[in-house]
This record gives sequence, C-alpha cells and structure tokens, in this order.
Amino acid sequence: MARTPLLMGNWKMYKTVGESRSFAESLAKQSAALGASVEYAVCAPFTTLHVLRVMLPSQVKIGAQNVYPEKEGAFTGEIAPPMLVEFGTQYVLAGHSERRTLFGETDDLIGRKVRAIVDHGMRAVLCVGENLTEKESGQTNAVVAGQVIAGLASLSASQVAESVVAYEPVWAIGSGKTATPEDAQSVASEIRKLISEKYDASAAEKVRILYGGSVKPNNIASFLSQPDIDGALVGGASLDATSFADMAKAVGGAQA
Ligand SMILES: O=C(CO)COP(=O)(O)O
Repeated sequence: MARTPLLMGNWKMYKTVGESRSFAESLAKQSAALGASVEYAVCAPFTTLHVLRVMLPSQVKIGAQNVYPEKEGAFTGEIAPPMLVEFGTQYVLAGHSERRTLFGETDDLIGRKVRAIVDHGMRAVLCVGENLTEKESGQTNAVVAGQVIAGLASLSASQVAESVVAYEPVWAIGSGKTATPEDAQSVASEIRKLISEKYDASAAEKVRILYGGSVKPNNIASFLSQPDIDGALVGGASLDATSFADMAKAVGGAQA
C-alpha cells in the first residue's frame, strides 16, 4: 500500500504573526505548486497557529513543535494537547534534537508526549537521530533504535501505523551538510525493520518515515526517491514561501 508523501516544515522559533501572515499570503499565490498526491504541514510557533489556520491554503495542515503530556494543570508556561486540538492542530513534533539537547528532554518524557498527542487524536512526529560522535563511532543504528523504541513504547501497532518518524541526524541540522540519500535510506530501512519486529508488518508498512537535516529545494527529490523515505522535515528552507512551493513541486516530481 502506497504511503502518502509528507512535506513538513518546522519553523522552530521563527516568525511573528505578521511574518506568518506574509508567508501564508505568498504561499496562497503559489498554491498551484501544492499537488493533491502529497500532504503538506507547517509546524509553527504556538502564537501563529491561529493565523495560519485561517490563512494558509487549505492543503497545508497545522502542526505544533511541542506539547506537555497532561490534559491541564499547574504547569506554568506549558501548552496542553486540548489547546492544540482547538486550533485545528493535526501534527505535533516530539523529541526534536533541539528539545533533547537544549531543554534536556529524556526518552521517557518524549514517550509520554507521543502518548498524549495520540490520545488527543493528533499525529505524533517522533524525531530521532544520532550526533556526530555517535555517527563517527558507528552507533547510528543503535542510537536511533533506542530512541524509536522508547518514543513509541506506549503505542499500539495501529497507532504506530498512523504516526510519523523523522530521522534527523543532529550533525545535519542547520549545518548545510546532509546525510547521503543512501545513508538516510539505510537508516529509514532499519527503522521500518525494527517497527516490524516490535509491532507488526502492517505498522511497518504504513508508518511514514521522513528525512530531515539541511533539506533544500535542490536536494529534496534525492531523498524522496528512496523507497523507505516518505517525506521531509524541513527547517530553514521552509521559512520562505517560494522555497516551500519549490520543494512541493520537487516532491510531486519525485513521486510522479
Ligand atoms: O531540524 C530540522 C527540522 O526539524 C532541520 O533543520 P534544517 O532544515 O534547517 O537543517
């Protein structure tokens, strides 16, 4: 069964409401680039979700970059899953490497976030990836496997099937260096094999695996043309509407 490709932007801590409005207006003018065979989403700062929901072309879904794994409570500064649902949020990132390294998120907390996202009817995008030291010491597959197992631990096979795993080597994020498409494919294939072993063949067949790390309009097709890579999670190159539209065109081409 064919998996629908997913082009997902991660805006990180960029864009005010005014800047988000400009992005949405510009992308709306280029919406012919958003082909029907691909799914699109933008994971934006909480403060911009409303304006994006109202103004983005309807093909582009709304995603959040973080969530706290409780329904409500005395957790100053945090955002609860029902608050995201109310905005029409369909995807939520969990375990981005910046959250793991800058904010000390553990595999245990990330697993609880994934569970909370799914429990509230949204789709989790579990981010995994090795750092440079781990890559150079040949630990990539072991590190990624540990993060995948812990992140998805509380989900059933059918919930895993509906989720997304984003393989983002830490050394490739914002560095201008990418994994080779072949290396990214090899890790994606290992992730799929692991999910087949831990859950079942159907979950492995259905779960979407994205590559992230210095993806640009001129290299995205080389990743999407790999058999186990179903899309891209894009930081810097997703901030500009024309660049987003160019990637949409390239993804449509790669899947044609
Ligand atoms: O971290 C990323 C997406 O989540 C990747 O960022 P860049 O595309 O800017 O390298």
